Amino acid sequence: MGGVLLVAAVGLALYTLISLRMETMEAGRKTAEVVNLALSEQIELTLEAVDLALKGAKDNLARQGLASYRQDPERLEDMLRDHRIGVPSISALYVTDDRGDMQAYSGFAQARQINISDRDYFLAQAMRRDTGLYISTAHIGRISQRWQIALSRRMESSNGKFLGVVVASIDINYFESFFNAVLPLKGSTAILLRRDGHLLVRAPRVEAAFDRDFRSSELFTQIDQQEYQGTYEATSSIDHRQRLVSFRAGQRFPIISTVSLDKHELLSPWRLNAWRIGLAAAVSIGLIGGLLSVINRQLLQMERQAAALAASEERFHHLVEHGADILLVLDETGKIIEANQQACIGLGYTREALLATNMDQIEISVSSAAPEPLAPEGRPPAISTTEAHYRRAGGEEFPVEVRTSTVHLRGRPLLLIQARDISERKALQELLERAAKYDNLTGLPTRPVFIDRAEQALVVAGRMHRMVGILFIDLDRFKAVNDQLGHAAGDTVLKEAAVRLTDCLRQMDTVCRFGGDEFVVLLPEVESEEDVRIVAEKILIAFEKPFELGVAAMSVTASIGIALFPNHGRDVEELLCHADAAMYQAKQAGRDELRTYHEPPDDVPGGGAV
Ligand SMILES: Nc1nc2c(ncn2[C@@H]2O[C@H](COP(=O)(O)OP(=O)(O)OP(=O)(O)O)[C@@H](O)[C@H]2O)c(=O)[nH]1
Repeated sequence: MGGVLLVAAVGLALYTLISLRMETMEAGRKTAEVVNLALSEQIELTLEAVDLALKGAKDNLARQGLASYRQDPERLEDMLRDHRIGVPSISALYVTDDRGDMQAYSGFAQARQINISDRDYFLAQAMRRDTGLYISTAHIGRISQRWQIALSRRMESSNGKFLGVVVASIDINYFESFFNAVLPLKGSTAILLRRDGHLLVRAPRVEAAFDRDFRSSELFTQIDQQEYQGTYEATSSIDHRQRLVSFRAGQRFPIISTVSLDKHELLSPWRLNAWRIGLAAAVSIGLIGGLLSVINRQLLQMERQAAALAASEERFHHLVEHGADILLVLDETGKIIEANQQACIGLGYTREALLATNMDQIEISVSSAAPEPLAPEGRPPAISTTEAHYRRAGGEEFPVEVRTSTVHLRGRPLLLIQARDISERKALQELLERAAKYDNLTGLPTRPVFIDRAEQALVVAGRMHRMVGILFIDLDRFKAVNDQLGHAAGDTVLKEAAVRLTDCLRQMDTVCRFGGDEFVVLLPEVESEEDVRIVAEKILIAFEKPFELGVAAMSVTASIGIALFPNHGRDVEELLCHADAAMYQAKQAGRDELRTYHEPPDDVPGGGAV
């Protein structure tokens, strides 16, 4: 694409340059031809005028006879002057006898001493009767000492005897002045040749070229081919410059005229235009090149961005597809429109089946706040985290932690759900909660459970005007079991103690292990202190039986302190404290005893027991 544009720009510039050059050369050719036409016409008119003057003088001499003028040369000169008048091109008109001696010279008497028998124009007329008008080669006049050409006609007697010549000289300056006036361009030349190839006039003048023979030049090759007129390009043999030459053969005289335009000068405006066009083309090509380079860079950048995007999409797809979480995309109606591999595995569906399923078939409960409705476009996605239960294709339920956010895809609001199976986390959580609530060794509830249940029991009892009994139980000399039979035997005693305590209680009662060998019993809804004491006594009896500890059996009794709501305290902590104090009294009484807390008299610090 870029290459084509560049080639087109270069091609257009070259085509324009070539066309302009051809047009310039054609215009030059026409100019040279028109100028040459005017030039040759003027030359022939000049030669005709000169020939008329020659003929007039010759006729006069034929009528009067040259001999009649011999007596009076001045009259002859006057006659010649008369014929010269009105022909400005003639610089001199003169007559010779048959030996070439000057008989009369228009306007210059001293010229009578001169002999011209050696001149070509004299010899041509003397030698041949049929010469007619003869145009001489260029020569320097013996009187004028200037370059000139001579036109001559023969005089003869009635029987054909040569009597002399009548001659008209034309100063070459005369031709040069009007040649120079019509030359259209600097460096142009105009030439007048004789038909036999001798140079007569050249503007601008090059004297060395006068009388040179041009028969072997390109001009004569062209004349031989085109005969009368034409145009060609050649290098000048005189100044070696390239020229466009228009030539024209005379119609009434044996002459050839040429007008030659200097190609360098002719093409000068074209060269200027060529520079401008070349510069414009270079700028255009530069701009196109620059533009293409910018486009190319942008294309490369886009390619790189597309590759980076594709790589990022691939990574994202991999993460989504092979992530550990279930990913679902829902439309406004809750229909699943996209799902990852983990969603299919975790929910037990094929992808096709999942994409034909609505979310309410999957989600069976939401344990915390439901996600907001789809957020409108332009607002940041509202992300909410909830816990819920999902149902697998086989009907099995499992807990999940769900992160929900809204996304907009081409203006359409969609719900993105990321769900994580938290079955294991839940199981562990339950385990920990249970560990906190239940004693690991005996399986009895722990202190927090006791506090919780006792508070509830106090509330109910307060409302019903009933009593609640609390027994604080501590095994007697339990340390001795550990010391004598080992820690495992101690554990066995503790477990067996838990069983015996439980067996002494109602369904609604609670026995807890507070730690070590301490147990606390909650007796809600009791009618009287007596009911509580009965339970306590029942416990003491239950501990009378020795504990079977493998190789040995060992008797471990218990000491019990009793506190009653509302008599011995209004809250759980106070009641526990008082039950503990009563149990301490039982220990003090020798162990294997029970004591009920009683308010100490005002002057006695601490609590007492009965
Ligand atoms: N085997 C076993 N021993 C425990 C456990 N927790 C506490 N103990 C022991 O139980 C004993 C409790 O002793 P104390 O209540 O201080 O004293 P005691 O020997 O019972 O004497 P009195 O309470 O004064 O009758 C300590 O030696 C503890 O190391 C347990 O889980 N298993």
